[in-house]
Amino acid sequence: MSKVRSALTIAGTDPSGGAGIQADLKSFQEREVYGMSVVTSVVAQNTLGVTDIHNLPVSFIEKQLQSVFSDIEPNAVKTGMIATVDMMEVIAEILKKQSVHYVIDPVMVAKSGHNLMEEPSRKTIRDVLIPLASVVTPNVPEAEILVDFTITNTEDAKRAAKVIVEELGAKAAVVKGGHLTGEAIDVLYDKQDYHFFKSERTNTKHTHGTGCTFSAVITAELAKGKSIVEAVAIAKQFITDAIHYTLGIGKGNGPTNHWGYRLKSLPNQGGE
Ligand SMILES: Nc1ncnc2c1ncn2[C@@H]1O[C@H](COP(=O)(O)OP(=O)(O)OP(=O)(O)O)[C@@H](O)[C@H]1O
Ligand SMILES: Cc1ncc(CO)c(N)n1
Repeated sequence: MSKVRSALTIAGTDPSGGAGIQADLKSFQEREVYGMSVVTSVVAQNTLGVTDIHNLPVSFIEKQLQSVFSDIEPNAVKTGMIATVDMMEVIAEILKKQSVHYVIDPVMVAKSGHNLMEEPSRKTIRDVLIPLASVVTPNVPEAEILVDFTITNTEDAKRAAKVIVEELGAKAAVVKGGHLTGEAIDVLYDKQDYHFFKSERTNTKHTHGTGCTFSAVITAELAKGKSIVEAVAIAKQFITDAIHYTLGIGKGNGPTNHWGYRLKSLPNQGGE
């Protein structure tokens, strides 16, 4: 048996490389996990925004999933953009039969404001997918939709993480603080305790795909056998460095630097 650890992402694409499947595979590679991907939607987007979305037929998503699971069983799976209820139901049926870690990044709206999840899917992700999850990683607007109250500070984020675990049925939830002000504080609740992951907030517009990268690193670390708390701590350090060592590319909200953590001892590589 091979000792190689593998992770699968089930998500939409970003041809400009900063978010979605592309960001996930880069993150898996940096964390030395063999990366695999099932495409749900092909998205025409870049650092300026989304221009169009092409949803793949559900039967074709199912075929891709069968291709992976019948050959290389991943050690951990993450889902990102899943646009429709039908897609979610097919993915849930397949993941129910697996006993691997499952990380949900409940992608709803891109940073540019474009809807990546159809409205009725919000109920399905809550009722059908979240109960299967090891970790759910909503940003503040996504957590607000999942728990149905407003989040303006870390106390609210704590309450939301607890609801996602105790009422919606995930094993753990991290509510990310990217959309709040002050230090960037992410709150993890894992049924037993709260854990807080803090970093300075970098003053930058280049945060395209931060959520995808963060959840992909959690998935990679779970695939390697790390605990949820350890995996989130590594992901927080990884994304902090990826934001700090900005690449400064793209005409809009640029991507993060997936090899930023390797540059820790070097000066900022960034553009503007
Ligand atoms: N300006 C910043 N400085 C430092 N850390 C940040 C900053 N913005 C976001 N983060 C961190 O990045 C991670 C992702 O959080 P964020 O809330 O931005 O995700 P997101 O909105 O889902 O991202 P996206 O939709 O672009 O994929 C979290 O760990 C958060 O604390
Ligand atoms: C495909 C995809 N997934 C997630 C996001 C959120 O960053 C995005 N912009 N595109």
